[in-house]
Parts: sequence; structure tokens; C-alpha cells
Amino acid sequence: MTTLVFGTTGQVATELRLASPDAIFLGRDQADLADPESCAAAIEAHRPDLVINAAAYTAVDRAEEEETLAHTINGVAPGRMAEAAAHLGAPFVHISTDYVFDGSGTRPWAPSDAVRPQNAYGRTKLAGEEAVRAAGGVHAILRTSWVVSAHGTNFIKTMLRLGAERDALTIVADQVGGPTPARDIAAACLHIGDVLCRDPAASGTYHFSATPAVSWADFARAIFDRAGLDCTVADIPTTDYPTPAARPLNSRLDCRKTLEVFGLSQPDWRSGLDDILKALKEP
Ligand SMILES: NC(=O)C1=CN([C@@H]2O[C@H](COP(=O)(O)OP(=O)(O)OC[C@H]3O[C@@H](n4cnc5c(N)ncnc54)[C@H](OP(=O)(O)O)[C@@H]3O)[C@@H](O)[C@H]2O)C=CC1
Ligand SMILES: Cc1cn([C@H]2C[C@H](O)[C@@H](COP(=O)(O)OP(=O)(O)O[C@H]3O[C@@H](C)C(=O)[C@@H](O)[C@H]3O)O2)c(=O)[nH]c1=O
Repeated sequence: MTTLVFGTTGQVATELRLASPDAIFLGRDQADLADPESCAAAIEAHRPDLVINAAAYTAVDRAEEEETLAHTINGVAPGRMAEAAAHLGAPFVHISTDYVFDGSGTRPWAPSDAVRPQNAYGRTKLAGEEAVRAAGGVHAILRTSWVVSAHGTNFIKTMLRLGAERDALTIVADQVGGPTPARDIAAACLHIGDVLCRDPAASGTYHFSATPAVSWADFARAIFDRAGLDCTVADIPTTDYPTPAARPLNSRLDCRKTLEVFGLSQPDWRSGLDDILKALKEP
């Protein structure tokens, strides 16, 4: 079976490479998502049995100023990938985000809940979801949240850097979600892809995030505690941390459908954090 993955350097793509070294991985130089036709052409050339898209425009604040580019990468390219995969009869696994929701309330979002993105990144990711569904092939749209890993850029690495430089930080305490290890997302994508190859009826939209739900402030405290850093965290409301892009307050995802359909279990971010800190210490 040939698996074709878009992305080589990102957090999830890196974990996919580690978990599935025999898959074909395409970086920006082989398939630029800013040129959606090059993505469709790559699928036609490789004729894979399964396609996973782990590449995206993920700079949430910058997307406010570059929404057209972000829309091409996140909104148009996944649709062309899904069309090309459907043409071959290959299932397509696409990763999306909690930022398609408006963040209201405290109830975890179910896959069927109404979407209402609050920022440009969320709008472009929603456009990608719609394009993948419109392509009409066998697919899984896997929405996840707050991705963390030992690679690339993420909140854990930002906190380790700032926590080593400063005695105290102010961190938003009213945004709550599940910090999800890229390693678990990669394993879920491979498992879901495998199931879709055998059972096309499992096609649909799914949620996958780590548990228990936590605020960014409490997550920062856990990072400092487990990393042995002496940095105090003061809770602040989102209104005291202005950013170009609005972030949803409630990023909790209801993952029950994913667990039922695919037999996956929800990762615990606390053990994921320990694994990431250990990996960062290794030479
Ligand atoms: N990061 C997060 O917190 C979350 C991410 N997600 C979603 O999960 C998926 C994986 O995210 P993550 O691993 O964190 O991403 P990263 O930000 O770690 O990496 C993004 C990847 O996309 C590639 N990429 C960006 N633009 C292009 C382009 N024009 N052509 C080809 N490749 C491109 C990058 O390549 P290069 O190195 O060349 O720039 C990089 O490999 C994405 O769909 C994202 O939207 C969902 C929820 C939370
Ligand atoms: C550095 C810092 C951040 N913060 C806040 C800002 C923000 O609300 C929160 C997290 O900051 P980040 O910039 O890491 O988060 P952000 O880039 O918005 O993370 C998002 O990325 C995209 C790709 C997704 O899909 C989402 O699921 C989510 O993971 O922490 C503080 O309150 N104090 C600080 O000192």
C-alpha cells in the first residue's frame, strides 16, 4: 500500500515520518499548496492508495494579513487534493482545527455542531473542510486542537524559552482546550486511513484532542512544573492579551464519535507533555 503525505517539516508531518517511514512525503519544493494544481498533479503522478494532508498555513495572527494566501493553502489546495484522490479511489485524510468554532459556551463541540470561525485562519480551514466534502470521495476530516511536539513551533517550546528567561508570565486563563501531541494525531491519521481503505462508509468529520481540558495558563503551569522551571504564571483574561486574530474561548472537542467509529482512545496530554520534555532533553 502506498501512502502519500503532504508535508515533511511540520509537527504532524514529522511524527508521520517517524511512524511511517515507507510513506512518500512531499515538501513545499515537490508540491506547493499555494499552487493547488501541483498538489493534484503529485497525486496523479504517485497514484497512492491513501493520501494524508499534514501541511497547512498555521500562522494564526499572520493569516489576518495574508488571508488570500492562507485561503489558497488551507481552503483550495485540500479540495484539489481530495478531487484527485477521489478520482483514483484513494481515501483522503485531512486535518482541521477547533478554530472553525466560535468558542461560545463550555460544552465540548460535537462534529455536527454549527461552525462560525472567529479569525482568518479558521475561515480558511473551514473552506478547506467544505472543499474536501464537495469533492465527493472517501475522506476523514479530523479536527484537532493545540498541537504540541518536540519539533517545530508550539506553546510548550514557547513556554520553555520564555520560562527560562523570565521569573513570571501572564497567560490567558479563559481559553480552554486540549493540548494534543502531534505523535497521537499522526497515529490517528494512519489508523483512520487504514480503516477508510477497508470501510469507505466511515467517511466523515471527526474530532480528536487530548484530555483533560485545560486553560493555557494551567497548561503553562504544568509545563513549568514538569520541566522544573521556576516561573510564576498569573492568570489573565483574553481581553488583557490583545492579538491580531481573535481566539475562541471554548476549544473543547467532543471526541466520542472518533473513539466509537475507529476504536481509538483519547490521549492524556500530561503523559504526552512528559514524553515531549524527555525528547527535548535527549541529545
Ligand atoms: N499547530 C496547531 O496548534 C494546530 C494545527 N492544526 C492543523 O494540523 C495540521 C498540521 O499542523 P502542524 O503540524 O502543527 O503544522 P506546522 O505549522 O508544524 O507545519 C505546517 C507544515 O505545512 C507546510 N506548509 C506550509 N505552507 C506550505 C505550502 N505552501 N506548500 C507546502 N507545504 C506548506 C510547512 O512546510 P514548510 O516547513 O516548508 O513551511 C510545514 O511542514 C494542519 O492542518 C493544521 O491546520 C489543527 C489544530 C491545531
Ligand atoms: C506567549 C504567550 C501566549 N499567550 C496566549 C496567546 C494565545 O491565546 C495562547 C496560545 O498562543 P499560541 O500563539 O501558541 O496559540 P495559537 O497559535 O493561536 O494556537 C492555535 O494554532 C492553530 C494553528 C490552531 O489550529 C489552534 O488549535 C491553536 O493551537 O496563549 C499568553 O497569554 N501569554 C503569553 O506570554
